[in-house]
Amino acid sequence: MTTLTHYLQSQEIYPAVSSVITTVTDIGKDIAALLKKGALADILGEAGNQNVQGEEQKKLDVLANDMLLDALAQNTHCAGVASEELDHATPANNDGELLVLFDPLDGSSNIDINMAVGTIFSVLPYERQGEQIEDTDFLQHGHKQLAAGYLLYGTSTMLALTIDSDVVMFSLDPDSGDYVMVNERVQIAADTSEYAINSSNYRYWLAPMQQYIDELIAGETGVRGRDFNTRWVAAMVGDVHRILCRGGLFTYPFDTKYAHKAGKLRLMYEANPMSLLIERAGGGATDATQRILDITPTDIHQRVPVVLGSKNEVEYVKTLHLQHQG
Ligand SMILES: O=P(O)(O)OC[C@H]1O[C@](O)(COP(=O)(O)O)[C@@H](O)[C@@H]1O
Ligand SMILES: [Mg+2]
Ligand SMILES: [Mg+2]
Repeated sequence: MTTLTHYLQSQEIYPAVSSVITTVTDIGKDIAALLKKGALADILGEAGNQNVQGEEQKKLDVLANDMLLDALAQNTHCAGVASEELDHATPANNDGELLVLFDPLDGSSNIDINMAVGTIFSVLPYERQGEQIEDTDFLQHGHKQLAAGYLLYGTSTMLALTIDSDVVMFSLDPDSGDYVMVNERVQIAADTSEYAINSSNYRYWLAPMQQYIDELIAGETGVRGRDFNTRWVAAMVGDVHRILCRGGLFTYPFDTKYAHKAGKLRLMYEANPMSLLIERAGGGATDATQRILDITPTDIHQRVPVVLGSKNEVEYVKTLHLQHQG
């Protein structure tokens, strides 16, 4: 049996990275415990305020954010944090050598209905050690991430993590309180017949995305010549977890529903960490024309279209978009 602690000790990794991962995953245990109590823990419903992106915050969005923030402020390796729920980057320890970015509670609309939610995190190097961080310090390419992962609070609590090359998966043992390794090398098959998209936005998508989904729905009667199946968890963590377990394609594509949004998901603390996990497991991750991990960020809260999962399917979506551009 390999626990997360054993795994982190056995890896030739920078001890600081191991330390911040331990802090985040320890808080994951506390969030999982709150979710287990559910309605009995006063964690459901609205917090009564909006985040910087104009979204209503749920009580648990705020709570999970504060728990992670407080814990990382105590970790001397953490120079600062950026979160979906914080307008700007927040300093932690001036001498820290790492930046931690997180979506404290992913899939907020699932909280009140007792469905799967998660926490997504990303670790970046900090180049100006000793000086106070600014938002711009976080604007690094996704391929610079030193580690990335998520916690899925589902029927059991699971952790997917990538530090150097492989993606590893752990399950939280409720008896011992340890994360126990359940998959030492997660791999995604290149082909799939399963896809995830919120189809209610169909009329707002670009023509190539409409064409792609039309082809999947036509199934064996259309150009794809076989049937496809839809799944939608409404929490990216849940959809990505399914893809790491059995392949598939997940997309939150570009849409014209809101003029100021390039897509719904956030580059720095949703798309980048998930793209690193997916690529390291042999899959692909694109904004429909370019690799997500190579996008130059301009804002810690910037949004990006996301297409990720089984490699051949992701490539096909990209080809349709590039053909359309001419
Ligand atoms: O409400 P929709 O359109 O189904 O969107 C669901 C998507 O929004 C998200 O919930 C956004 O994340 P947050 O809950 O952290 O804002 C994704 O996890 C999920 O894929
Ligand atoms: Mg999210
Ligand atoms: Mg969130």
